[in-house]
Amino acid sequence: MPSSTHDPHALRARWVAWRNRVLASRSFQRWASRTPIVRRIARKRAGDLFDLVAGFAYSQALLATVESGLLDLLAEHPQDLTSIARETGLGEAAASRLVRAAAALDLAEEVSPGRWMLGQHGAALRGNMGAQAMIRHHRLLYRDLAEPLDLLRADRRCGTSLSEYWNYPAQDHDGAAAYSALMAASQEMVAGQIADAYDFGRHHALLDVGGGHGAFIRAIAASSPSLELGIFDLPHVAEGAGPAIKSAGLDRRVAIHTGDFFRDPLPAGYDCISLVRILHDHDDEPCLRLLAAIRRALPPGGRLVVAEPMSGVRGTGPMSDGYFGLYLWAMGSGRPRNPAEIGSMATRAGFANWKGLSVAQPVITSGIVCFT
Ligand SMILES: C[S@@+](CC[C@H](N)C(=O)[O-])C[C@H]1O[C@@H](n2cnc3c(N)ncnc32)[C@H](O)[C@@H]1O
Repeated sequence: MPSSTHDPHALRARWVAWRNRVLASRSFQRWASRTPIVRRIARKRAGDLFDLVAGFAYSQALLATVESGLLDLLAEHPQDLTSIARETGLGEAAASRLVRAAAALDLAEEVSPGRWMLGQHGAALRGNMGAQAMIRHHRLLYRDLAEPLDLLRADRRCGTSLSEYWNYPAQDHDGAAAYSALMAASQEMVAGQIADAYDFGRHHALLDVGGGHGAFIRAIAASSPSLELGIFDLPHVAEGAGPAIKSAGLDRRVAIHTGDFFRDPLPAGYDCISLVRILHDHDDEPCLRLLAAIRRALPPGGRLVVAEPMSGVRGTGPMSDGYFGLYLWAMGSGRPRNPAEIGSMATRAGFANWKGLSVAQPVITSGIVCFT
């Protein structure tokens, strides 16, 4: 069908179709790989494409690097293959294969022939326990994504490894402790980004809804010393928050409330509520109910801060739709939303308006604030 001259997108679509025909042609690819000025671009794009092709193997090499103890072993002193094999429990040939794969991914570096230390990615990863916890946790996602089209075709209510893991209301004490520990391991990065982007000190009291074991509240307590604090979570989760709050010396400052945020009213008395990595777990209808419950709990002038990875934000790269999109699909509910989608759900739920927060590392979290 000829494209309409009134369609403002028709010109772009024609250009994309032409460009893609050129890029797919073997003769263009051969020409580009030999021609001096475009050769570098062609090489970079070919490398990027092959990284996509091989990415699942890179992720498994990463898991083996973390699980084998290589990150600690290579941290301080160069190690030869004999010691790497001994410490990781691998044969020398396998140890060599692993450390070379790690070096190819910048996790390790051969500092002199046959002697290895951490590479730059390896050093950064060693200091990031949250990322290491996620790498281990990805076993479940890897299992669920083994046949990605089967997963996409299946009814989302069918059980998966991830839906079982994140079955919040049905988890027992140990299951809730496991997912709360995983969340807490990565919370420091999230809380740091949000505390830099939003001044909680302007408020009198902050309630973190779905606050788990209180890692976000503990981080905000340090940066806003006069703020009163509260956590709201399911009973079998919130009971695990007490010891961490106590050992941080915050038991007089942090109130722990228990309940189901889809059924029970939220406590009053807080002029700020935070939702950290909550909405993206849920489909639109339950999110609207939760947002309406939060709006009811806030006094005039109160605010809601939403923090989670969001799509369509500059700087998130493929993480949001390429990673969280599939992760949340495998989990059986929720989706990554862009700030405007969350803001518009908040206004439908009764908030007056919203604005985006400027977060330095949006790949970890983005943020919006909603006004009553
Ligand atoms: C993905 S975790 C996020 C935890 C924490 N906000 C963070 O970012 O680390 C979701 C949290 O929401 C809580 N949650 C899930 N469903 C809930 C419900 N119906 N009522 C209350 N809390 C709930 C879970 O127990 C869990 O602590």
